[in-house]
Amino acid sequence: MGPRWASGGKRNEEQGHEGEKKPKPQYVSAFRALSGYIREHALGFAAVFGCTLIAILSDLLQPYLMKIAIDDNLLAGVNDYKGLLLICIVYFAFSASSFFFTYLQNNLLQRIGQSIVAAVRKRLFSHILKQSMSYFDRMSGGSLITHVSSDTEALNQFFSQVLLSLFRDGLTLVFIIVMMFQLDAGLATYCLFILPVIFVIAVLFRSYMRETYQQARTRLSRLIAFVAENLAGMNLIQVFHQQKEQERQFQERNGVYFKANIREVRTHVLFGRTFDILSTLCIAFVTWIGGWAVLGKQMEFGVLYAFITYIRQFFNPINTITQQWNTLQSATVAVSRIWSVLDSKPAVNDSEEGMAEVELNRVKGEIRFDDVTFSYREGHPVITNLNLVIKPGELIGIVGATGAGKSSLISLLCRFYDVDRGSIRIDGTDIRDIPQRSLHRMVGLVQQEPYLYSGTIIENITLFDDSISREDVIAACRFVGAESVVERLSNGYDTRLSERGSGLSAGERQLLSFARIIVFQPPILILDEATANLDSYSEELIQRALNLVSAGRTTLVIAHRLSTIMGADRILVMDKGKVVEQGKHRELLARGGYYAKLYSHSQGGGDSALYESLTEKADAIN
Ligand SMILES: Nc1ncnc2c1ncn2[C@@H]1O[C@H](COP(=O)(O)OP(=O)(O)OP(=O)(O)O)[C@@H](O)[C@H]1O
Repeated sequence: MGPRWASGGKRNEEQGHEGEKKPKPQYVSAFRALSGYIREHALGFAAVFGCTLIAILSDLLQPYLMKIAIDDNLLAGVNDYKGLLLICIVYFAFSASSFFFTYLQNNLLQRIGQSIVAAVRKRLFSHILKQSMSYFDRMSGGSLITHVSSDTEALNQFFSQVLLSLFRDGLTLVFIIVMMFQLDAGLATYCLFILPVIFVIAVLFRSYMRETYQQARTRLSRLIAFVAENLAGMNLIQVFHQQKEQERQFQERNGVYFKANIREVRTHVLFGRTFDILSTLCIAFVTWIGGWAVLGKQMEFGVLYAFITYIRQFFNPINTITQQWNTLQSATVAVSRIWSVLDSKPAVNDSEEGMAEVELNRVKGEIRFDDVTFSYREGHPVITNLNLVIKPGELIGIVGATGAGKSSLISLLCRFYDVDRGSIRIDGTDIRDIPQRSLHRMVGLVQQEPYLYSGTIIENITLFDDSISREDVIAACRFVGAESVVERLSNGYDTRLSERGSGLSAGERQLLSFARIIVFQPPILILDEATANLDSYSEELIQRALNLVSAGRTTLVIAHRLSTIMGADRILVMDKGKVVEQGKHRELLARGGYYAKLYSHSQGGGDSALYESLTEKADAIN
């Protein structure tokens, strides 16, 4: 299991993405979190290490070879052509070896990095799928998308850039220093005096580079979040003609991101060039001191040549390692964000003891709410002391003003949330004692906005259950009257729906969901009726389908149009989380209470009930 992170949930999220309060990277925890994956690929990492070592040695021995060619051959006056040729061949062999092993090392490390990232991404996605609805209330979709996409990508950068740089550049630096001391310890000691200067410059730039980097990332997150928000609310933007305003706001964010990017690039360029100047200064210094030594015959020319080559190479690894600091930091923060998600436990769980799966055909469908109280936020109950018994096969209509608690009641029955107090029982068994898998087969849900995948009609109805045949799907569609909807599509049952079935009307999507119900045959059916204004033909189709689908099963319909449930066995009228009236349509009308008001309103008799309810709400808020 991953380490515990100081804080989880939305707060951590906001800090991470909005960036004003940056989360502190916790290097030890991050490395501990990754250590399991690193251990799994220990052999691969060992191979990468080996390749790196060979590549570095192949690189660094080249100047030394030149030194031998100059001092022992060219300037020694030995005219050893064969020896010179041999040196050139070995030089070429070193270059080829460096190329080959660098290529191998890069490929291996990328492969390991990508496979770790793929494993983390898979783990993250399946973990998110297991979370309860309360988790999604807390976490925004945008931040979860960031975790699965860019945070895992940052992890990849950690392996392919940071780790590689630490390996390669760290080792290169050590070897260069060794070679310099091997060539001339005195000159090497002089050169090392430059190290403190390099260190100070690196530290100064590091904090500046970190800041510019963070700013660019934050601005990008905001830009992405803005685009995501706009895409989600595109219909509103178009209806209210907000295009120009949104374009303006986008351009504003885009401009800010552009500037942040330019600042980041400028800092990098400045840092790189500062190192170039230092390198040139150092070379000039070595040429001066070494040149004197060569002129005074205290040093061979080949040694000076090799020394200058090493000095040139000396600055590259330091430059690269310093620049990797940001990547290391963002990868560490990304790891902590990923692990804080992985650490969260679903609020709704199957109980520990092995619960027996329920045989669907033995479920009668009696539902009892016993003294149920529930709140999304502590101290703000939205359902209070609710007692209710629904008989098997009963068709129940649930009505009430907006915010009365109708959907919450249904969410509790589906166990998207657990009750705070009391219990909900199906056929006498507390739903907390029914495995969630069984419960969700027992309770079929047709939502207000039925979810359709980007897949074929067949896949959308069978939900990828191979045991359901194509004939079953066709029969189900025919039964609920969805056949004509499918026939109108270009490829019939094999038509691929676009994202969320956006090419279909709300009524058509509901009809397809009814077909799903027929195919899966849940003993309990919940229908959250579409609020979108359906034309009278679609309304008739849905009504007919509902009558067919509800036959023989306990059915709860959240009705936004009272016409849908006028024929219900019982209508529950909800207000402020309580059932305030119940009975048949005629009985409730005769009572002249809240339902009668709602009905009168729905018949065009004024908005009084709704108005009163909203006014009370407004009073409460004020
Ligand atoms: N996920 C949530 N987190 C916090 N509060 C919520 C959440 N969902 C609903 N609420 C609140 O709970 C109360 C009941 O909401 P609910 O959705 O159950 O009402 P409803 O009767 O279904 O309304 P509508 O007809 O508008 O769908 C409302 O005050 C609502 O603001």
